[in-house]
Amino acid sequence: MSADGIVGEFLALKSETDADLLAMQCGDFYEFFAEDAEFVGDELDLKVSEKSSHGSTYPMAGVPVDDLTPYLKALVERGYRVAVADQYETEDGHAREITRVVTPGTLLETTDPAAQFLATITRVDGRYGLALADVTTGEFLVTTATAESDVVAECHRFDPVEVVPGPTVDADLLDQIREGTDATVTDHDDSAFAPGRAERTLREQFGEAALDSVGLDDRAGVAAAGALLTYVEETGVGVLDAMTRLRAYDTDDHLNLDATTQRNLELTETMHGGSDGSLLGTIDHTVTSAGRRRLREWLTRPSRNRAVIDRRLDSVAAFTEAALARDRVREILDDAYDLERLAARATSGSADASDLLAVRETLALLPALAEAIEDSRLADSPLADIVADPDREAAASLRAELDEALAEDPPGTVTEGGLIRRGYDAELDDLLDRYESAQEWLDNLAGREKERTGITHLQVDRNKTDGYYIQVGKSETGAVPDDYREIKTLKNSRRYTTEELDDREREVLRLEEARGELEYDLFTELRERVAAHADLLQAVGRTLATVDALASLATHAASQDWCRPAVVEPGPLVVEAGRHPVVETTTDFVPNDVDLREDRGFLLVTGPNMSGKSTYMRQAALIVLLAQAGSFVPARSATVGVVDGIYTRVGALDELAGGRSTFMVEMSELSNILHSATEDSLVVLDEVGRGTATYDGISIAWATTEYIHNEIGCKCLFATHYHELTALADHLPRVENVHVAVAGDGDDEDITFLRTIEDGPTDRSYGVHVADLAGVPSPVVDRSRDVLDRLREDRAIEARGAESGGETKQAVFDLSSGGFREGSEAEPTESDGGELDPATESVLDELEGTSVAETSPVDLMARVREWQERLEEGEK
Ligand SMILES: Nc1ncnc2c1ncn2[C@@H]1O[C@H](COP(=O)(O)OP(=O)(O)OP(=O)(O)O)[C@@H](O)[C@H]1O
Repeated sequence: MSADGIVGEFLALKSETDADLLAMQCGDFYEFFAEDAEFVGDELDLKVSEKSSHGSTYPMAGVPVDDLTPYLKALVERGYRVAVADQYETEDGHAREITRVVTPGTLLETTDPAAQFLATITRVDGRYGLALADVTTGEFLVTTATAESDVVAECHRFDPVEVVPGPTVDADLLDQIREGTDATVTDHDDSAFAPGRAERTLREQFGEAALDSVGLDDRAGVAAAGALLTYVEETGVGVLDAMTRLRAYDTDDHLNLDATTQRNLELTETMHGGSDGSLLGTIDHTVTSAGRRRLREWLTRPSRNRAVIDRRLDSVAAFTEAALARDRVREILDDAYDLERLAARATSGSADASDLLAVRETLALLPALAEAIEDSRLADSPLADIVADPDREAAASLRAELDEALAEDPPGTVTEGGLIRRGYDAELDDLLDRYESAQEWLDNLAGREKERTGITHLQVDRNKTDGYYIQVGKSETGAVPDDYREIKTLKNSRRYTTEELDDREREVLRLEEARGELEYDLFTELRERVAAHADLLQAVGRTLATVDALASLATHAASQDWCRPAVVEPGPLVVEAGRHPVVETTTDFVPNDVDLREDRGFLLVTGPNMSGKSTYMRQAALIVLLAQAGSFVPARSATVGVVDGIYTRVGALDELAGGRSTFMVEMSELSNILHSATEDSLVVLDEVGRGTATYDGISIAWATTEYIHNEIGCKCLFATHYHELTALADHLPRVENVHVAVAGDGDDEDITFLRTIEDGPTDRSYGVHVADLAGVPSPVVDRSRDVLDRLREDRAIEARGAESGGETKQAVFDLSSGGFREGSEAEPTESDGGELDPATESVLDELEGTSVAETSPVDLMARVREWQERLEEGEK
């Protein structure tokens, strides 16, 4: 079915774009037609009506022109790309064309203060190029990598809202990126990724010198960055001028944190979603949204560079020691607006007068901030350099210009005048003078006319239909002079005009129009001048954000009594009286030491359920992460050797995403860690192997320990319920046992969680005790104890450890005696009656695999009964 008329035009425009939806301006409305109308009707709860067009009817849904933004935002934030066709006047009527495509990565109107990254990825000569830009602030980064996993990790770290892949990027990589982000994937013109074209685009944007100085000789990086610029340009968002600098970075600059680890450590969100209770939510005391973005960036991308870390720590230290100056600084920053975002709005032409006022007010804070820092105890800290970074003179002169130009209380629209101060432009002043004298004449007209005519009920007013008029009460209309011409009769009065009044009215209207136009022009010029200073605004914005983030770190450190870590490279992790940064704020926390050094780099953490193993390990990881972010840490003292990555596998998270079983997820995360971790990493494993049958689980945990110890050689914390593993400490030189202490033996007495970490393995698991605590009926608990005792007979496991000579030594661990037998045959021991019969073995497997907490007492009893029967059968 072909459509003519307005719907035909809509469909024709729609076929020009690959956007998901089209909003087409029709006079005072933006309309969606046909399928798009039905779609937005459902998504946005818009009323869908019928539009007849050339004999057919079509669904239609519309929003008023001034209300488009929130609807666009809602659609784009749900991941759709929306083309906008604007209507413009032509000689013979009007025409429409698509002026921009709003996509998740180019949505300037976002109200979410978090960074909003658009990413392009490509592959050239076997290397990946990744470019990332936040159009709302003009931030633009580019990096290259050889390994696919690095690209995925970077994408997860920046969490882009939109990813534009080049033609050489395969679907598998995109699937991996999608798994850790909510990014919309957009196809774009392949030719934009061609290295030659991309290089030209980059040169045009940043100039020859800038390009050389970032050293982008890697064609993959050039291709990704150039394609990103082309894409931003083609969407028509108009922010290219806000992209004032290209920062090339190396993935090695930052600590590796995969998406799983970011989630496990609850850096910005808790496992249940929401930022309350996350690390960021807990330690954030920033007073500006740009400061919060900066803090978030530091926590999700901690540094690996000691100089960078020490510089931040020096600033935080200075702030903790100068509470008064810190308060003063935070008070000043409290009035700051988001300059980086304002710069992008100025560049795209969407900034209004209040935005420019916000620029002016924020620029005005810079001298006050500099003074608060330079005239206090902060003067000798790196803060003085940070505040000296932006060009203060340029900032002052831009501010002075805005001061001179902008009216104090400008209206919300930019077309009606009232934006510009007197004294800024002679022509405008002249217009205003004439306008005011005309206005004065009008203001005094009523008085003059009363005097001239003797009429008492006479007033001069103005409305839309009648323009200016003189209104006279009915009783006195007889007294109106001859030069009054009647224009309207009302119930109690009549309205008149005079020739002179008409002249004056025309003059006022002409002046008003001229003023609106002139002010709009002046305002646009001013906005363009502000846009031309985008790099200055960004520099000031960065300074304010950085100072805010540093002051926030100091505020938290001071209030929670955190200490400055000694950051060493490379080195041990030694923490005295450490705490978990989040848990300590809600609980009476028992501090613990962490000691991971050369000869004890691998700690096996045992202890009853609920005793605090996970908390202990996360606290160690978070202390390292905070230190490398440049923060003080929750401890009495801490020495933190810089690590290149933190990798975690935490058992508690039941993730059934993607239809994979919990165990499959667990194993693929383990696989990822074992592939990625290096000697300089920190690995945290919580109950690896738990998701499968006991023997499989022990075997995997055992082999993992050996591999990490012998092959990777990194720092590792491994919590396990498999007591069998604790014997490995005797055999693998760097493995040490620690346990969370409890009081009471758990068999007959109640146990008390002491929450302290002590050297050595725990002697039992207390799982049965927890079952007891959870209210499992006593016959089941008692019988479990009996069964557990019988479980102490078992097979042997062979331990492998690399001796210093490189020769592999083998030993055999005998679970029934709890010790090793040295030897090379690694035969299972025959002690205590030899191997278990299959019936016993299967009962044991099931018993270990039974979750007491998740099985009802009735089922538990039934299972125990069945096990007893099978054991009796087996004995026959
Ligand atoms: N040092 C501590 N001081 C005070 N409370 C703590 C401490 N460590 C942990 N806790 C609290 O103890 C509870 C259990 O901690 P956690 O989850 O770390 O135990 P777990 O040994 O890993 O348990 P499971 O083996 O069942 O997974 C948590 O509610 C935590 O807040």
